[in-house]
Amino acid sequence: MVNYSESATPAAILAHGLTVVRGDRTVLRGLDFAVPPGRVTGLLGPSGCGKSTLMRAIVGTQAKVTGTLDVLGHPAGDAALRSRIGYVTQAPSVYDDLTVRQNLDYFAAVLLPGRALREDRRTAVDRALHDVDLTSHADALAGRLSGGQRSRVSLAVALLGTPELLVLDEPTVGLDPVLRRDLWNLFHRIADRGATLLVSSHVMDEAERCHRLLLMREGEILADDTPEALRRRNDTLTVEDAFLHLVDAANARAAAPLEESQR
Ligand SMILES: Nc1ncnc2c1ncn2[C@@H]1O[C@H](COP(=O)(O)OP(=O)(O)OP(=O)(O)O)[C@@H](O)[C@H]1O
Repeated sequence: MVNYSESATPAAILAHGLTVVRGDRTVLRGLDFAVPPGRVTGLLGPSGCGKSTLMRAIVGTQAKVTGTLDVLGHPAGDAALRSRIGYVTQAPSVYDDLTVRQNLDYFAAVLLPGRALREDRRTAVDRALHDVDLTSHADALAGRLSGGQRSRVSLAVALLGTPELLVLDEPTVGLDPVLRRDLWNLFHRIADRGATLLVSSHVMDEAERCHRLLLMREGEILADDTPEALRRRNDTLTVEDAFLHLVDAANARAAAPLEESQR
């Protein structure tokens, strides 16, 4: 596993023995991984494997986190990180009774308060609208938008402060293929500007669009690698097949001691 902390470029996110307990369940079990800066890293795995929990730990909103978790050089949750991270949850957080632009103006006023920053706010709002391709819907009420458009408003809100790290929880869920492709192109443009993106999905074909992947299953990281390396190492044509191969191998390892004890 690559430890970016030991290379010239420090990791944007670095975890050692990261464990999270929710209720009476250990949901993440001693994870070790590194997320490189300025790249799009996909966090992929089946529903319930712990993707959202891991993202919440990274942005500092998850309780009962143990082990080491450094984000942009600070412990996760550190106050210094607040303005440097953009986080979009699965549920779009927009005000339905405001227009798209009014939503963005509101959040821009929180981020960049004061009369002196009026022009900066206007520039940030226009840029975010353009980024998510909603300029032509700027005056539409958020409550009248489609699901995909609403989630793009949420993404625009997260882009307002030009965050260094964007954490996006299943941003393409429920979108049609054209919108999904457009969003992934946007993620790459944002990474090209130097930001780090961590994007979760349970749709394996999205894996192919990432520079790097964290494949998860049942609270563990099965692989931390590039899509090409995963396909090559598992001798498969797709990342999905590589993932299935890794799951089978993990199941076989888990069953082995059991079979041993039953002999
Ligand atoms: N409040 C809670 N108390 C106890 N267990 C919880 C709680 N919230 C979630 N879990 C459990 O934690 C595990 C991981 O949930 P999480 O939401 O992180 O998964 P996920 O991979 O993001 O799933 P999805 O893709 O469906 O959103 C699940 O098995 C879930 O049942």
